[in-house]
Amino acid sequence: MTAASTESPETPPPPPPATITYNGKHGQNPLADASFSAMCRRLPSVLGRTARMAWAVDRVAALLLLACQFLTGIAAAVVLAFTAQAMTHILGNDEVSERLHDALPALIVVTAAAGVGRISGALSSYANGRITPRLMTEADVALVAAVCRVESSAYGQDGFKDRQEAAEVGVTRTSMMVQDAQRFMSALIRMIAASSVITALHPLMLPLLLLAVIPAGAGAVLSARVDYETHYLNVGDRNVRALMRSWATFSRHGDEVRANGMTGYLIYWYRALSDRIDQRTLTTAPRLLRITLATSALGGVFLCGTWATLAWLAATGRVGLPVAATAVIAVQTTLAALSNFVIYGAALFHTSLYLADMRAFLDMAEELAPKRGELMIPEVIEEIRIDEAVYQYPGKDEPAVAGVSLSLRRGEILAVVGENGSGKSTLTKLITGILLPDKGRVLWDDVDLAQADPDAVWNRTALVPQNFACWPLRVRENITLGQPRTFNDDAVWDVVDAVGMRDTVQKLPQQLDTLLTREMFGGAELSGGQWQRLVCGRALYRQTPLLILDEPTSQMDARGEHALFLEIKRIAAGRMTIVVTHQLENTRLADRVLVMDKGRVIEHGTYDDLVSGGGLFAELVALAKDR
Ligand SMILES: Nc1ncnc2c1ncn2[C@@H]1O[C@H](COP(=O)(O)OP(=O)(O)OP(=O)(O)O)[C@@H](O)[C@H]1O
Repeated sequence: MTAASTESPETPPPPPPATITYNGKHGQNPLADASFSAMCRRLPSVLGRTARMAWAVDRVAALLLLACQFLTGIAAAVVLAFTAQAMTHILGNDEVSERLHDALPALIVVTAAAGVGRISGALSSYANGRITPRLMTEADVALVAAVCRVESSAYGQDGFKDRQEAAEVGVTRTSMMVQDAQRFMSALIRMIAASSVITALHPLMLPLLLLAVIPAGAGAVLSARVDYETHYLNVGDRNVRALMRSWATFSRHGDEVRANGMTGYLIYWYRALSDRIDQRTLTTAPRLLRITLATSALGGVFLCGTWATLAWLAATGRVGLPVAATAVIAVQTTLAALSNFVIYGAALFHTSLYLADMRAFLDMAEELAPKRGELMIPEVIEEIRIDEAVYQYPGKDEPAVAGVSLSLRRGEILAVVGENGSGKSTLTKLITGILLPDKGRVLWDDVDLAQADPDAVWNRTALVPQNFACWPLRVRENITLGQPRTFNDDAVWDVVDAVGMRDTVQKLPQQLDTLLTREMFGGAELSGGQWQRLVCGRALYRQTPLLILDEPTSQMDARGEHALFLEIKRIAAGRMTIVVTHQLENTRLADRVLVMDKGRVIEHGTYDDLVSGGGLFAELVALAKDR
């Protein structure tokens, strides 16, 4: 260890964060087997999905959008066709006033059609504005719900968090989806309209124009591919960076960061990770430049060919002057429509890559959602039995719970003790069905949790976990979260009293209405022990048949601890209570004590039996007294 004072300027910089190379089941690069043509084939399905999603959120706006697209296209065709007609009159051989007079009806139609085009464009934007926010909300809520609903074990699966990070980008990209699709469709309709006009002028013109824009389209698709490849390479690092960012800047960890001198290293670390992400992004710049230059040059050559052909057709009398003049306008219009068609086609493809990630994650989350069965759990549970339960976390060599059997009856208080990592918390997760055992069974009144509806199980469970959440909500919701029962606050105040928090809550600026977060204006903050009392209050408020408290008093003062255990004892008759604790004296209140070691139950009995038994429990009690 190097003391801070002994550091010299020569001290080498700390190592940068480890590179995360991920090759798990869900780590396949979706571009690896996506050919250019496969990418183009994808567009109709993206358009279809966009239309379905838009239809689902706002039918009126979706219909309006569709109608406007057609109107815009028809207006473009009318403008072009009547411009050709007007040109024929304007460039005729009569008197100027007569030529203008003859051209007037066509010019009026052109003006009216242009007006219709503009109005439908504005209405399209309005419809898009109605659809997009809701589409984003739908995608966002679907993602949050999917993550909240997966089996708890899914969080530990290879690449779950990385895929989630990729899906988050998909949610953001939803904002572009309707706009891209709308522009693409509008360009497509304009293109069809303009191409039919230009083909009518001379059949050679359209193929030439197509040649002029195809390189730009290919360039846009290739660039999208390169951009997505880079995005994909950066997923792991971005995920870690986002996690570190929220931890490093979260006010609750601020004291730890400062007082442990972490600031410098965290900033260095954050920058190193950002530099690595930038580095990958920057290496793509020359590739993108090469693609753009090559495709622009090719497009330019073809465009010159188009103009040269038009000049040749006019010069050799193959097309008349009025037709040639119209052709100039038609070429410009078609060119713009074609360019938009390929550019927005590529943009849509680009967006679709991210949306595919979102879709893939939602499918993955669906696969990982509980599929246990629909057996119901009785309102009153008499017994919970565990038969030879084994559970091993993914990627671990040893099971965390290695064959535990036990039974717990209504009215009993069970204390679970053991050294760090002995499997106590994992056992509580098995008892509550948060995890299902790899082997063995957990039965609630003879209902196997593997076949029970998980919501029915969790409606009957209250858990104070070791690492609890301090929700940025009001005091009231921090207690009632998950189970708002009444419209008055009596039951809330009852549990506030039960955990000895009345004084504290009454001194808060808005009592139960006080927002418990320092980050927001008007919010208040509680101390660690006060938070723990509140979290215990949350569990007591639920009044469930099973109450599990995992290290519930680790931050509490003696008075809080005493009040809580009195309350546990008072309400014990109507439920089963499990207390996981390192405060061995607290196990006196339990009917039985379970001692765990390396995932197994090695001792089991009353406090007095175990103390006099001379085993691990007795040793731990002696060590605690010897401090
Ligand atoms: N989410 C997880 N993923 C992988 N391994 C885990 C996970 N949670 C716990 N473990 C491992 O399982 C074993 C048992 O952990 P558990 O949290 O059940 O122990 P514990 O007895 O509650 O410990 P403590 O007294 O420190 O709270 C440990 O080896 C731990 O590293």
